[in-house]
Amino acid sequence: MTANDGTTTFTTDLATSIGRAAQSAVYRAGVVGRRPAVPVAFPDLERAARRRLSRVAYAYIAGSAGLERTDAADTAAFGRHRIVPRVLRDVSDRDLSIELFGRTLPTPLLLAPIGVLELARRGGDAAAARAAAAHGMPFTISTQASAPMEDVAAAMDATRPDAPRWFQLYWSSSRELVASLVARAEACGCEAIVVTLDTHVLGWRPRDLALGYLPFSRGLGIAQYTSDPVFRGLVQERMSAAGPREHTPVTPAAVASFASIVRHHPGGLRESLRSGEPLAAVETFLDVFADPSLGWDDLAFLRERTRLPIVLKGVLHPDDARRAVDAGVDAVQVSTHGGRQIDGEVAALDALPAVVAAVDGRLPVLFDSGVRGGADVVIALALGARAVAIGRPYAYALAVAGERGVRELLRNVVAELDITLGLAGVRRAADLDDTVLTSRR
Ligand SMILES: Cc1cc2nc3c(=O)[nH]c(=O)nc-3n(C[C@H](O)[C@H](O)[C@H](O)COP(=O)(O)O)c2cc1C
Repeated sequence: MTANDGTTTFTTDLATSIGRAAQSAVYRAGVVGRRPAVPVAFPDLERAARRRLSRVAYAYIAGSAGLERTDAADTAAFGRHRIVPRVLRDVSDRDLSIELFGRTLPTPLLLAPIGVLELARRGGDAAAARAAAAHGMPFTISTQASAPMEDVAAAMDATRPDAPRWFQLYWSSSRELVASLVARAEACGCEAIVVTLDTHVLGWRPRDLALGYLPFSRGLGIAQYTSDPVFRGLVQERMSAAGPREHTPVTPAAVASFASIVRHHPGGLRESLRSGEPLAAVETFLDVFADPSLGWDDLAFLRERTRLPIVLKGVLHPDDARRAVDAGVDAVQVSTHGGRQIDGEVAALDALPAVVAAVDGRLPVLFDSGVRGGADVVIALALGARAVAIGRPYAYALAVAGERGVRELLRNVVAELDITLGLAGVRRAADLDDTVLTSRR
């Protein structure tokens, strides 16, 4: 299938030839002088995005915790596994599809939840979601998205009615809010709830700290909250209980922040200014964002409220993976959150084999952190991941070329995956195992 702008997208039946189709589309366009919309190699993509992004936006997206050793380790870990190809194995008819939660997906790729995508581009959530939908890849809507989940879901439906979407949950300190977000996710067609466990407090992120910049405190990335009836009730309660406001110095930066908060708040400008609600919403969000007291027993609360598959994101220890099986969840996602939470953490890929061994086939293991191209996907699948989530690369593609950029980026990852799989002598992505790798510590 060729989209209006010439980007090849695909469905299950066409996935077999995506690698060659993508190559010929690019080379054919090159003959008449057209270059790809987004740089193909990740370092070039990151550089191009940096040129497009504001200083604070680039810091927020590219930044990680501390000295950023985990981020570096996440990507370096792939270099310790090498593919050893097999020859003469008839790989003409390739199959990239996988089974997950009772659905056949055309490829083993997911889009990781990324908050505040408006930093990459205005309307970024819907644009990235539409790109995922065009490829039939599950898009994970973040709790910190810049648009209400219903709007993102509608954008996907307009692209492809049954486009798979998941909802990522930050477990708020308000149980009622958790229940409300999950009910809304079900109502707008989400097919899984991804509970992120590694972020009950934000990691120590020097790039953002140096700029004194947290998007949420400027009213960005809190649209799931301000569109939620339970959250709005909490804001009203806060406003009626409020004593005299703390004095904030009136500096140009304070005025700009206030304007940003008001602009991002739903409803009319005049009413927002009169009510003082936008500021109260930001303060309420900062209060209820997460619950550091959460324990294994709390998962029952979620299980009682949804029939959707529950994915625990941020599981790195094999004992936690075993607990997840006992807790009756449906998948774990091995992830360092892109190194944004703990500096000096184990690389996600290094943690993957032990988690896979611990669950011992009882749950699918999903993976993200450090995936930069199709060969990385092959390595993660070979180490036992059922599916692999793309993170920063799609945020950068969004910054460089919007929806088209994300569509092209995803196509490139799949094309490289398909070609690498074939050249390795493996016909089905689902058949990959560690016999295709030679690994060194
Ligand atoms: C800018 C940014 C925002 C993110 N926001 C969220 C989020 O809202 N929820 C979440 O579970 N993970 C979030 N993540 C983590 C991603 O889901 C994923 O784990 C990470 O991007 C993987 O690392 P990589 O992008 O370096 O491959 C975010 C990551 C980035 C870079």
